[in-house]
Amino acid sequence: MAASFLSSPFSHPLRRFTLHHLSNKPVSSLFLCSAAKMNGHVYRVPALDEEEMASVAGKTFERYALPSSAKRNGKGTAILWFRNDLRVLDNDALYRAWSSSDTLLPVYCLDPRLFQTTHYFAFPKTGALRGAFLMECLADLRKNLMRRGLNLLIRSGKPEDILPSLAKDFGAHTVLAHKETCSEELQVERLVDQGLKGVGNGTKLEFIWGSTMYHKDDLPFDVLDLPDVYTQFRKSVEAKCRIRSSTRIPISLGPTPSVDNWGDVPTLSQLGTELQEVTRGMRFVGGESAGVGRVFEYFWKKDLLKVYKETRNGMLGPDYSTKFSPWLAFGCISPRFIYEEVQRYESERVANNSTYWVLFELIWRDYFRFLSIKCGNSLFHLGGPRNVQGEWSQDKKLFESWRDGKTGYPIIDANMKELSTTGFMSNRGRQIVCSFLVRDMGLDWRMGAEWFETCLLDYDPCSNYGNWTYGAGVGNDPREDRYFSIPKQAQNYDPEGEYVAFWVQQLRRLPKEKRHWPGRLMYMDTVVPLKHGHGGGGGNAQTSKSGGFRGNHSGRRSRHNGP
Ligand SMILES: Cc1cc2nc3c(=O)[nH]c(=O)nc-3n(C[C@H](O)[C@H](O)[C@H](O)COP(=O)(O)OP(=O)(O)OC[C@H]3O[C@@H](n4cnc5c(N)ncnc54)[C@H](O)[C@@H]3O)c2cc1C
Repeated sequence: MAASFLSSPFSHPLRRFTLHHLSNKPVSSLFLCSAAKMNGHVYRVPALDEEEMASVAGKTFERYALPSSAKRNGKGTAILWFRNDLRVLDNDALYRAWSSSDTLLPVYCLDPRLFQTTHYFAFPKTGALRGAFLMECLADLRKNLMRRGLNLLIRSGKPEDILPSLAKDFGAHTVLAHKETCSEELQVERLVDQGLKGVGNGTKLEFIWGSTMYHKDDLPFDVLDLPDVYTQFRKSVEAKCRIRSSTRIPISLGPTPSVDNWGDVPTLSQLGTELQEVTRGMRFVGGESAGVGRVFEYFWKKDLLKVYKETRNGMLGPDYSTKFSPWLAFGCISPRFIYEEVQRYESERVANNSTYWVLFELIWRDYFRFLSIKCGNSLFHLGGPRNVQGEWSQDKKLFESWRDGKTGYPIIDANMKELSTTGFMSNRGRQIVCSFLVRDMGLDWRMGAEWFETCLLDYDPCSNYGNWTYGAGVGNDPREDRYFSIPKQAQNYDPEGEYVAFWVQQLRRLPKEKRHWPGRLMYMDTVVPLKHGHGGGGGNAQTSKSGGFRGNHSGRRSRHNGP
């Protein structure tokens, strides 16, 4: 669909920031430690070199391997269709494909639709950084499969064209894949099914559930009756469900059929996207080996799991939170693997609130995944799951100031620059920029959600649109309607202005106390005219005596124990 930018007046004027809302909550000194390490450079995540990463991955594969005596009873050829499950460890579809065949063909289809545009606003569907991350995931997956006697067939094209033709050529009895839940992915599943039926050689299509920590079949209610309140969901699964053990994978998975050309991992230019180097901030390394490496680094090497709950609201540096999300989104690591590593850490080192809190967050991830089944396409609609009616602007200039980090509000601009430079933004940052776009700028929340879809390395439709609907106040739970006061967030989470100065160069020469309030035109070429003529620039906020900033949102529940 073509971009449509309407220029209607704002229904939610940008509100004036006042110091009135600041509080003096101290941040953990740990944020500052990891901030200091960034030092203005590119920080590789994980920071392990290739040799250490390979050694960690090798040891982890051994720990989670099935004994070599494991039996394989199947016959014939099975095709394993890799989707967002680019891993060997704890891969149920891989295990099932191996055990139900005597020859296994792993396939990845580079679907051109991934490189088209987003639904409403025609942004690139996959930004260059996520494209590059995906290519690294494929190269690593191929390497790890080859170690086990397989390979990865990489084909460019639509799965519904490629898989039926391969099924025919190789006489496969089954195509196995992990199940997805959102409409675009479900449509591909339907087309593949039709394609296989069209070939007429009886190839079955089998889907396996494998993206969540709690298995869908173990939920204590039908997924369509999922509670609308996260806490109810969490308490119910914690009380009534068990997390299944991760699936052990044999050390040897061969043989694989002979194939003339396995296909190269394409370059970005072959996909019509230009390479983008990370010039500042975190540079995430794609693939299962790097994902397993990051778990090792965060839990075992740096021993950070025990302080996660104190540091998780940070914004600067690699170590305030786990940074597992890009690997989780591509399925390079599974949440059950993380769960087992948390358990191991709890028995070998310490069990405390922090070790539990990583699981608490992973339950949010599960929740949004299950919610996508319950809510269907309403997750992507303006009114969201509750069909909330409202007036929203699609003002292009205003949106671009947000997207390009040129609003004049340092904490917004720094976060948006981090996103476009690295493909990552902290959870704290995401909540702040989301609230700003929706409530201060009054823009259609889908513009923000689609821009996140373009940029995020960890983009996942369920978590992205689930969180955006909550942030916009149109989510399934009306109580999850929160307003984030920009001055208060700045004071609480970046009191020294280190984060904003890291991303907005012009702020570095300012004294710390001025970094969030630099004054108009301090670092921007232009100032977007806003409805009440605030003209951007936190400088106005310093002098404002108007305490009405929170406007009609003042009675909202503040974020406590939220995602
Ligand atoms: C507007 C908005 C959009 C978001 N879009 C995405 C997205 O597309 N993909 C995505 O994975 N996360 C998304 N999140 C959730 C969250 O911000 C990221 O998962 C988190 O910042 C990733 O960093 P981390 O791995 O260090 O998280 P940690 O704090 O270390 O948490 C551990 C894991 O828990 C899960 N998790 C934590 N918070 C959430 C949450 N609120 N919702 C769902 N899962 C969570 C993630 O898998 C994360 O890797 C979004 C949040 C907001 C507010």
